[in-house]
Amino acid sequence: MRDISLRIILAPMEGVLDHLMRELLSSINPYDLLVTEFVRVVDQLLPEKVYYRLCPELKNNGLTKSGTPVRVQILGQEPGWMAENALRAVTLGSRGVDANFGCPAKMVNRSKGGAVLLQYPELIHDIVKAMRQAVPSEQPVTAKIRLGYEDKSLFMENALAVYEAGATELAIHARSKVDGYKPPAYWEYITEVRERLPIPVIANGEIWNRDDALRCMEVTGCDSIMIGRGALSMPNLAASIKGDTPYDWATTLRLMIHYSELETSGLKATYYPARIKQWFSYLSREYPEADDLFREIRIHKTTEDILNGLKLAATKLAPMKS
Ligand SMILES: Cc1cc2nc3c(=O)[nH]c(=O)nc-3n(C[C@H](O)[C@H](O)[C@H](O)COP(=O)(O)O)c2cc1C
Repeated sequence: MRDISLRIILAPMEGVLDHLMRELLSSINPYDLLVTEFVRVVDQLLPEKVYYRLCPELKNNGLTKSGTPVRVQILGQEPGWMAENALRAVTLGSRGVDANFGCPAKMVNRSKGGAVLLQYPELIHDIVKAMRQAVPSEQPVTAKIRLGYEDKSLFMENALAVYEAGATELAIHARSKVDGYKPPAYWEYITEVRERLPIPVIANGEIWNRDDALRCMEVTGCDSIMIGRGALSMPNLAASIKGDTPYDWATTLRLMIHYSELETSGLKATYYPARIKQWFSYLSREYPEADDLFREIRIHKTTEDILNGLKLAATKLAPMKS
């Protein structure tokens, strides 16, 4: 069934792909690597508890329960502090460490972190170099960039800056900061970088199904891809890229119920209503039924009411299956 050989990496998504979602998605997909939401580094070595909170998998040797490696992502602008925090992440068990040079958030950009750094390739170079020098050589130091800040004119300079600083690999979200998340993704820029850089380049942006993945690989020549929103809108996207049948709505609904049970028994239970509604918004891209069910349950505010709504919908579906 799994008929193509490629690496599939789950993208970092702040406020969305937390450890429970990583646990769930890695239990049903053959991910090669998961990247965490970013840790914001400003002017200190962050306490260990910050890393454990964001990435509880560190306590399991940097692996999810199903054994998929997890890499901590850090975001900052000061090479020295980025280096110290990179070392802390890997010392605690992160499988390598990733630097974020793509975050478009105003707050982060105003304090000179994330995508705003794409205007300063030398600073990107200095940050990655400092991280590389601090982290033991057997541990990957990687970076994730967009194609630029206001335009794409510096895309190659930034890619070269990451490579020349000694990074192990580079993920490229094929849009500028100004492009936001609007289609299309400009994969052809990734092709140019992949042809120029001797390190692996990971293609990212607008991969929603197997056909998109195959087209992206064909256009870019990359054998590593990263998927973000698509991984939520079709929960077994990575498996389906490798040949499995995409989940139907009934299977997805059962998975949501399972997720709800995980989420409501964990420390973040109070966030559950917001989290599940957020997931509905991604699912409705793939499943019209998600939209219909969301209309019914969005008025519910308590976990219990939402969960009952999901279970009722699942029992209504069950007889149709038999
Ligand atoms: C809600 C949200 C949060 C994100 N958080 C991060 C983040 O913490 N770090 C990062 O490098 N990229 C982040 N991204 C960007 C994604 O990793 C990815 O590059 C982008 O969504 C494009 O890939 P996709 O088309 O597969 O979603 C985020 C994107 C979204 C939509």
